Amino acid sequence: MKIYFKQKKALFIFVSLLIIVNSLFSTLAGLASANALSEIAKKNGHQFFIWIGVMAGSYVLYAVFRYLITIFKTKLKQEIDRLIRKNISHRMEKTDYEGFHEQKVATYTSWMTNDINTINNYGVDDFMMIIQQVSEIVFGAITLAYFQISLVFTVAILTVIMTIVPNLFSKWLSNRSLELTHANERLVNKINDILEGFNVLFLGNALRLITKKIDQASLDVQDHTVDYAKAAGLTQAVTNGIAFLSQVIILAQTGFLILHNLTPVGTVSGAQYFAGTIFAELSGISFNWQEFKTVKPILNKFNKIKVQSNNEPAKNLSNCQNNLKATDLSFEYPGSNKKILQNLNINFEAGKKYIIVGDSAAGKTTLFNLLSALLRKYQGKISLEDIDYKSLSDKQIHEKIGYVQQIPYIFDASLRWNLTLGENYSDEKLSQVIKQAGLDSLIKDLSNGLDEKLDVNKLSGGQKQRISFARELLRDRPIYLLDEFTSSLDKKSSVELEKVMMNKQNTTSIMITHHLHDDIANLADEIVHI
Ligand SMILES: Nc1ncnc2c1ncn2[C@@H]1O[C@H](COP(=O)(O)OP(=O)(O)OP(=O)(O)O)[C@@H](O)[C@H]1O
Repeated sequence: MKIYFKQKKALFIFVSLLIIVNSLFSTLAGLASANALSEIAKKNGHQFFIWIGVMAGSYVLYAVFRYLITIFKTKLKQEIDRLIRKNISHRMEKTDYEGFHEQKVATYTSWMTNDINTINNYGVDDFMMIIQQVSEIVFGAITLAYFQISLVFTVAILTVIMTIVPNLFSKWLSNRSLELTHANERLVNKINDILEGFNVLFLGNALRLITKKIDQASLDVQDHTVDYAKAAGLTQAVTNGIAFLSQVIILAQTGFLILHNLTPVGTVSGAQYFAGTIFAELSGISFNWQEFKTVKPILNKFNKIKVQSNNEPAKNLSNCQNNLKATDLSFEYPGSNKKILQNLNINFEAGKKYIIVGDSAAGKTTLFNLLSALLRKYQGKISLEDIDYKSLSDKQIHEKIGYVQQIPYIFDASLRWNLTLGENYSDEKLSQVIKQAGLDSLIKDLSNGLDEKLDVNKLSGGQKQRISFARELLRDRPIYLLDEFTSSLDKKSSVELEKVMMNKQNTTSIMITHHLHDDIANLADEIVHI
């Protein structure tokens, strides 16, 4: 948490100061109450009402500061939330395909929602509570010293006991908290998975599985929440028990001092109030500190996203001829010993057109994932004009290779954004690509044309494929990998789109298809069987 507090230093210090001043007012109110009692015992009405006035004033200011604390603490929490989400997103920006896919998307969602909530509660709220508790303890101890110095010694001894005991529960509490965050991840994953499959369940008359599966996952979270509550409850009970016993000890000591005329009667009220405050806050601190420590493993979890080093790529690609070559290429997925590709040698010459055919599950998409540098751990060599992929960055390769994937993804945004991804392209270029991808009729149906937000659920499979194709075409890459990119279109439309790529000048087109039409086969330089 330290780095986040540091990054929001000014706001953090401001909130801390508000809290400290606020504790000062609450201490002043307690002191005024004890003094008022002493004055009334002496039948000194004038002084009594002065202290009552001080007490009332302190409480009013206390209320005003509480209000300010609520506002600025919320602001601090939101700023820290943003920082944590930014930190996670930056790590995602710097990871690679395999690094990103080590976690499920729902896990990332859980990190950025559930876990941030936990960090808010245990990281920020608990820490601010600790500041309040420490200042109330310090002010309380000073006031006790003002009544009778010997009380402070007793408080000091009891404080040591109270700080040592709860540490015994620390590790247990941290583990329970981490397990709970994992259960939350599982819940989000399960909810996502089952709801994404709504159509399948609906058609299969199996909608009851929604309740069943979500309830099972809820039960998992419930069990872990109860486990956490057991650990937290025991920690709290032990610290509270010690705190109450300590108050009794202080009260007994005060009674002894009054009986021996070593302190005025008002000390009873003061000692009771401040001993109560000190030990309640001490037990609060011990518990909040244990909870605060549980945040570290949660924050560490986010470092699981592997960040790639920012090394400059070893080679420059600017004058490269764009011949794409795989030499002795073998690949198996991690954790599986089944070779998907074995000693594959293939050469895609710049500007030529290739069709790739092969049985289902033969490894065609896997080959494309290797050629597009999504998968980086393989045996053999992939090269662009003899420059090994290993000396090229992902970015360099993606500038050369456009990849229209088998399953198109459409963002919940306008058609323009879905095509440009926020980059600048001329209207002329956009119109050209829209025409080539056959998107004109879709645009006619959109009242705001290109800038209308798309309703992704209402797009047909073919429309999605056209958008995904246009997005890549816009980027004008010298090499295109096209993975069954027209599979949802009718024959006439498929041939039209495929012809765009087969006739594209100065472009290498490599197309996987299960439905090879004669018109297209005739335009290909080579048909490759995988
Ligand atoms: N992420 C993965 N982890 C493990 N195995 C995978 C993964 N992706 C694919 N496979 C396996 O690799 C093999 C080849 O899959 P791939 O998608 O490359 O085949 P394909 O030729 O493109 O098939 P299709 O024509 O049906 O699309 C399959 O047996 C598949 O189960």
